[in-house]
Amino acid sequence: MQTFTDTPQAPTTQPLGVTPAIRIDSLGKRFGPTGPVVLDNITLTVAPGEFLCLLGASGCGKSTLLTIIAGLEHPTEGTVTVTSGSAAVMFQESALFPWLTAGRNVELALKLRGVPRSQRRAQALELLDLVNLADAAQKRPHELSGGMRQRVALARALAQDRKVLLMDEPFAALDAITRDLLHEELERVWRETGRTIIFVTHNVREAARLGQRVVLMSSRPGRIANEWRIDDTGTRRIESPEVSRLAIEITDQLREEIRRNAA
Ligand SMILES: Nc1ncnc2c1ncn2[C@@H]1O[C@H](COP(=O)(O)OP(=O)(O)OP(=O)(O)O)[C@@H](O)[C@H]1O
Repeated sequence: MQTFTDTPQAPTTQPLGVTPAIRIDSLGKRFGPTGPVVLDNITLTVAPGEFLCLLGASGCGKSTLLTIIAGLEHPTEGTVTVTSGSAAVMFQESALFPWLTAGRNVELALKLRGVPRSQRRAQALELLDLVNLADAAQKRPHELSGGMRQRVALARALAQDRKVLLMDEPFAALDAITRDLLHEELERVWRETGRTIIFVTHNVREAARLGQRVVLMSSRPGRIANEWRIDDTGTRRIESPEVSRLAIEITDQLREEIRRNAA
């Protein structure tokens, strides 16, 4: 049985003595000197091994925040620290090299990390096995389904061997059943590898299904509006009463945010 804790406007605190995996302090972002403020005063800490879902309406700044954490954009104000150095990123599109097999796509990430050639093949197979795709190592991306391509993309992200994995709507283009399966895969991989994950989505149920914590952002400017912690980290099905209950609560608040923004 899960319990949900709604902590409105809560400062995101860390247990004493634990160094956060990610620390974001008073972060602000605008594009260009005269552009509107996209992100305003975002303060957030993420614990090592935490699975955090970042949720908000389209255009609220979720991807911008993720790209700043990834170091691909700079904040206008405030700071971001990824304690372990840098993070691996996975996007909605798998962005695999079409002329390489699934195995070679993963091997390339290992090569870029400096893994010796003699170890790459075996490590790539291990990673593909982790995402239940060892049988598809010889297939090229066009021979794989969308869900399989995202599994390869996940294996490739894991090949970077970073402690932090940033995921930007990785399953948004998949049908509901495939997405459900990928949720199970991702949860298993997360439990087995202990990665810290920030998972961006505008799908409330997906966030309620996956996250140990769900952080809701407001729009224009993007701020942290609320967060929910899910105490028990046991597996929960997307159609379970617990997920539904939490999703309804979050949706109500998301609607309020959207209405306020439209007013
Ligand atoms: N490179 C850029 N230059 C100028 N404006 C940008 C840039 N990137 C994003 N924006 C603007 O910042 C705002 C937030 O965009 P962002 O893509 O971060 O939102 P989002 O919450 O991820 O949206 P979605 O859920 O639709 O992907 C939008 O108004 C967008 O137009």
